[in-house]
Amino acid sequence: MKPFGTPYSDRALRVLLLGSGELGKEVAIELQRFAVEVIAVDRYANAPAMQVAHRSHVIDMLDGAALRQLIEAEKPDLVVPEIEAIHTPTLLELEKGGLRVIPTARAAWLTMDREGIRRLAAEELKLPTSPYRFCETEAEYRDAAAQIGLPFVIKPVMSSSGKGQSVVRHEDELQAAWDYAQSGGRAGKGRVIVEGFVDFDYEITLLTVQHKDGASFCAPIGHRQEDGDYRESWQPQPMSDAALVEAQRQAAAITGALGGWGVFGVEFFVKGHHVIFSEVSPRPHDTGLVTLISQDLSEFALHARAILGLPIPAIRQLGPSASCAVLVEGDGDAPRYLNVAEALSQPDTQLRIFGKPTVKGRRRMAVTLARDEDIETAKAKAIAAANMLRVEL
Ligand SMILES: Nc1ncnc2c1ncn2[C@@H]1O[C@H](COP(=O)(O)OP(=O)(O)OP(=O)(O)O)[C@@H](O)[C@H]1O
Ligand SMILES: NCC(=O)N[C@@H]1O[C@H](COP(=O)([O-])[O-])[C@@H](O)[C@H]1O
Ligand SMILES: [Mg+2]
Repeated sequence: MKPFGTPYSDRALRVLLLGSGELGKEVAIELQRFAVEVIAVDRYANAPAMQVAHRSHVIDMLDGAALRQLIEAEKPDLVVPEIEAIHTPTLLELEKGGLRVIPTARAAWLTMDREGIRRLAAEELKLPTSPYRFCETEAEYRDAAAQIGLPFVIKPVMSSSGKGQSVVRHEDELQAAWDYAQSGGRAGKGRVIVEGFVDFDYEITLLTVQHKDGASFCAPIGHRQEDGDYRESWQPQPMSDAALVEAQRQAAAITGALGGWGVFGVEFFVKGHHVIFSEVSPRPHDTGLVTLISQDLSEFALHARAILGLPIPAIRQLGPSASCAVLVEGDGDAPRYLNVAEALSQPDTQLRIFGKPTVKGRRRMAVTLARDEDIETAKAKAIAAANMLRVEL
């Protein structure tokens, strides 16, 4: 890789971020610390990472021609996908011509669509997963529902943060779940996955860093999800040695198969000692926001180090920690944040306000972070801080 350089010059080391949300904002900050020139891209103006980048562009990242034109104009040294909704076939083509995509264009392409990653994990690598079927039409869906049986989970193949996702527990919920999956996906109507409902004791994200010297694991992160979106996460999640070793084995297998360097968020369901693979993000994970307070190097700092080819000799976990998502509901622009001082009145408590310009429906706008002597206390503190915050639309 080119040496580190100076932004705004011919010698800049240049990173193009595809997606500029809260996760990208923290990655951009970490890259800025190495004087990397950061170019932030998203579908809307003034996205969080754009606010801390050297410059930004607003394009439809699902438009292959627009994406190619931008990459050819900016000539970045690295392209760093931050969301799934990108025209990944264009990244595959550009990578053949020498472009470096993090972790690899194939990883971005496979994880853009639930089908790609599920087939790789379950059918090629033989990792244990929930039973699943992919369907295109309502008739296929009804057939899959009968095969898999109740309860099951339906998700658009292209969606994240639980959009378009439902748990179907009764026959009379079948239709509404199909309709929601057809309207809630990222790329409109189309294919869905029907997954058997996994009755788990707890679920984790195992942040796995692939870097120049091999793979490193963060302590497991536990989380609670509602409507397919994360509400609280904590680290470390207590688990048996056997389950942790098995999760690490599966995480090494899937991230190794995807290839390249960077942080991966590998999601598992755990029941007793059984570890069931759920999905993987080839980038920092929302539940990993907790590492902003729980580790010396957050998942964002680790991503920056790994993609820049820097060493990661150790990752220090700093003690029981938690994060709580601040979701705002309503319709409005330029929100104001009140009671920030009150939210931060407890020791070892932090807040990140993302600066998203609008809310329409429900949107994650901030996160609270807390550390304490045990997980329950840390979680309670993070939740209390989030509840203290008032967001005025
Ligand atoms: N088969 C399943 N059985 C039980 N619970 C499930 C299943 N699939 C998903 N869930 C629940 O829904 C949550 C979100 O699912 P999943 O991670 O697949 O969605 P997502 O939209 O990709 O979310 P994100 O992009 O935030 O990771 C899971 O963390 C879990 O709590
Ligand atoms: N689960 C994936 C996830 O958390 N992604 C994060 O949310 C942003 C989109 O937020 P928005 O929908 O509010 O624009 C993404 O850009 C990323 O930072
Ligand atoms: Mg997930």
